[in-house]
Order: sequence, then structure tokens, then C-alpha cells
Amino acid sequence: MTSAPATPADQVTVRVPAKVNVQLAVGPPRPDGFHDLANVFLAVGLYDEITATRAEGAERLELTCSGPDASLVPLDDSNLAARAATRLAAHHNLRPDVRLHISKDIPVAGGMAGGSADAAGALLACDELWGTATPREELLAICAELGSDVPFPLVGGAALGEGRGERLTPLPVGGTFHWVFATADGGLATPAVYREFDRLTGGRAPEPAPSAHLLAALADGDVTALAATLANDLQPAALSLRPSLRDTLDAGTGAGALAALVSGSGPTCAFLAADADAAELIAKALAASGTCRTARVAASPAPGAEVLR
Ligand SMILES: C[C@@](CO)(OP(=O)(O)O)[C@H](O)COP(=O)(O)OP(=O)(O)OC[C@H]1O[C@@H](n2ccc(N)nc2=O)[C@H](O)[C@@H]1O
Ligand SMILES: Nc1ncnc2c1ncn2[C@@H]1O[C@H](COP(=O)(O)OP(=O)(O)O)[C@@H](O)[C@H]1O
Repeated sequence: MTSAPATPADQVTVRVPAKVNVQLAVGPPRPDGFHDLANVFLAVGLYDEITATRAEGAERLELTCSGPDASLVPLDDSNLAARAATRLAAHHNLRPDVRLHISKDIPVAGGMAGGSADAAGALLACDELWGTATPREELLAICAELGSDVPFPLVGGAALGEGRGERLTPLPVGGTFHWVFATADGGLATPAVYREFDRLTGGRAPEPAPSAHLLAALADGDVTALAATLANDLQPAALSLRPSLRDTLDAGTGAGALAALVSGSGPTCAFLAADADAAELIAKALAASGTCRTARVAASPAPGAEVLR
């Protein structure tokens, strides 16, 4: 007996992770305004879900968003998920007749690359919905056009991002790391944080390089060694723009975190815990400290964007 031919799905949902930068080494500004980076991305188990639904004959792409931070997400053409779907349609000479829904759990403008995650998720969801089977290399190239951070959530796990962060080399991770993420009221704009970095460094930062100790700590799954090597060159700039983050970092280390740092351009603060139980205790203490909006636990590494069946 032969089975019926598969019919294309009318709806596809993709789950896609947030990131923390366990090392973010930033060089001087380039002529194009970007900065060369040694950006060690680690995917963490906080996820957005992107659902793409067939909308044949629709005048234009439709976009909705749900979740506690939904009101902060732009629903116009500037939304990175919408831009991703439009870009993939153009790549295949298709009309972007699709309805996208973002179920948002990643903090918005928090330095956890939620918008980038949505773009990567939308690309994968539309590729599956339209049956376009875009080769991985082409998907990654489209991601890199959309933003420096967009290729990573497609891949997940851990990776070194070079250039402006878009050129990825996967990294081995030898264990599970437990984190607490303290979100803040109000975001920080990434370009403003890079500008403040340039002001603080006088535009003369050294060329960035990955730390061999940090890569070894990741590969060994050694939480103590990782805690000793976490580094974010954008942290002084984020603290300069938002001095109250110092209280958040101190509250987490006071509650037993092995290390604390600003996640990427901030203002979310990341705390590395010895294990899952310690992470729960640190999250409770942070929530009670009055120094953050929410405190969430998450484990890493997390997988990259994946279709949920
Ligand atoms: C800082 C990081 C760390 O992973 O992320 P967040 O913490 O904001 O999530 C990234 O570098 C953010 O990447 P992403 O948000 O994709 O940046 P893009 O859209 O490519 O660029 C936005 C703006 O950020 C600045 N930018 C970004 C990347 C880079 N290597 N150098 C830069 O100077 C530029 O001002 C650029 O115009
Ligand atoms: N799908 C999206 N989700 C969240 N923000 C988005 C999205 N698309 C565009 N944006 C815009 O990108 C800005 C940065 O958002 P986000 O990616 O969450 O933070 P960060 O760059 O700090 O990691 C937001 O303030 C918002 O205006």
C-alpha cells in the first residue's frame, strides 16, 4: 500500500531561543559604523514561538504578537520577523502572503536578541510553509543581511561570532549551565550602547579576540571556570547609561551567583549559578530585592530554531 502524498502544511510553528553573550569583546568602530567582535553566543532556554499561517490572496503580510511584552513589539514593516518573511519571499520570487504570529517570551530590547530570534524563526517557519527548502547557507546569508545577531538563533548551542558577529563558528559545550536573567523596566537601544562604548574607549579599543580560557571552560562544562572568565566589553557602557544596573548585579552576587554580567547591550542582567537549585534561590532573592522587574531561570545550551510538529 502506498501512502497518500504529503500535503503542504497550512500552518507551521517554530520555537527559537534567546541568547546570552558569555564573552563580548568589542573592537574600535569600523568605517561602516559597525564594530568587529569576538562574540561568544550561548543559546538559553527562553523561547519565542513564531507561527506562520497560509493566507492566500491576502493584500499584505499580517503580523500579531502576544505575551507580557507584546505592547513593546512593533507590528509594522520594521518588525524583524516581517522583514525576514518578506526577504525570503523575494529570494524565491513569491508573494509574502502569510500571517505571522509571535508568541513572545524573550524580554524585548533586553540584550537577549529576541527580535533576531523572531527573524530566524520566521525564516524557518516560512521556508517550511512555502516548501522552498532553502539551503542552510542561503538561510544564514539572509539572516546576516537582516542583522548581526540573526544567524545565531537559527543555529543555537554555542558559537563564536566574528566580523560584526554574523560569521559563526560552532563551539563545543561539555555540560549544562544554569542561569538567572533579571529583566529591567525599559530597554536599552543597541546603537546607543555601542556609541557610549566608543565614547568611553575614545574609539581606540584593542582588536577583539576570543579567550582560550573561556572556550575551554565551555568545552569542559566547567561552571567555576566559566564564572571566572565571563566578560562583556559593553557592560561599562550599559552601566554608564543605566547606573541602577549595578544594584541588580550586586543583588545577584549577594544571593550566591558565581558571576554576574550584563547580557549583551543590556539592560537584562545574567547570573551564573552553581546548579539548578542555586538558580531558583538566586531568582527568588532577586525578585524580592526590588532591583529588577522579573527574575527568570533558564538552562543552556539550548537548541537553535526548530519546527514544532
Ligand atoms: C550587542 C549585541 C551582542 O550580541 O546584541 P544585543 O545585546 O543588543 O542583543 C549585538 O552586537 C547586536 O546585534 P544586532 O542587534 O543584530 O545589531 P545590528 O542590527 O546588526 O546593528 C544595529 C546597530 O548596532 C551597532 N552594531 C551592531 C553590531 C556590531 N558588531 N557593531 C555595531 O556597532 C550599530 O550601531 C548598528 O547600526
Ligand atoms: N520581533 C521583534 N521582537 C522584538 N523587538 C523587535 C522585533 N522586531 C523589531 N524589534 C525592535 O528591535 C528592538 C530591539 O529588540 P530586541 O531584539 O528584543 O532587543 P536586543 O537588540 O536588545 O536584543 C526593539 O526595541 C524593537 O523596536
